[in-house]
Amino acid sequence: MKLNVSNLNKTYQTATDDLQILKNINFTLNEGEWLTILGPSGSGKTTLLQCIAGLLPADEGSVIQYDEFQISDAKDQELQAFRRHQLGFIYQDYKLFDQFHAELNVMLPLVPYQNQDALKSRAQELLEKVHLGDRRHHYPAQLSGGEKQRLAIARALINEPSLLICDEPTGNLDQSNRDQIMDILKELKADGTSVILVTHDRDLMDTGEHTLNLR
Ligand SMILES: Nc1ncnc2c1ncn2[C@@H]1O[C@H](COP(=O)(O)OP(=O)(O)OP(=O)(O)O)[C@@H](O)[C@H]1O
Repeated sequence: MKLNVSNLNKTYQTATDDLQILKNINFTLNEGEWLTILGPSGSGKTTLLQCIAGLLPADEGSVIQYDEFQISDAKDQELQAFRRHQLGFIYQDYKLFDQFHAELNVMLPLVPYQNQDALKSRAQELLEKVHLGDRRHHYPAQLSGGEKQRLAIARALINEPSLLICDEPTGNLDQSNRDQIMDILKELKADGTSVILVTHDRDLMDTGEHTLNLR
């Protein structure tokens, strides 16, 4: 799946004024490629990811297109189905469900849509992949920061996404956990998944084909 972003603008309307955060963003990401997005705090990195994922509407005239699918033309239901089939999203603060154990957290996005036994075995495979096979019945509160982030990655992979969107997945982690997460992401790319990674970390900026600097 190829992603084409052109003339992407995003303005927030606040009580006092209009705040233009993203101005004329353009890039293309071919299938299986990796884009690193850098920029200081407040430069609009999370806003950009949310627009790309269709979680936030971009300004009129912005083009965000996956192959033939233009997300600004899509109805809510089409967009939800598209996200469910094609996208994985990893949040900086994990967004795990504290009341469910690891395996169920991974299964949850597809629980209403797929056979439970098949989902459960896929969740187990994914937990093995992120080295949490022995933690599948642990609750988020019983996991370390690095383990929670790996769990969030496993959950984002339950639908075998074509594109994995990662919002500072290593931001809160030490070097060894950071390396572990990066290894998992690189392995996914090697298997053909496209990756968009937001990071503050300049050490990570050489990973992948493309870099976008927000100012
Ligand atoms: N809903 C909103 N309404 C108004 N302004 C907003 C809204 N959401 C974000 N902003 C502003 O938009 C700017 C960009 O925010 P964003 O979260 O995209 O930045 P970021 O680069 O991801 O920052 P960080 O690295 O700190 O996470 C900030 O100045 C923020 O205050």
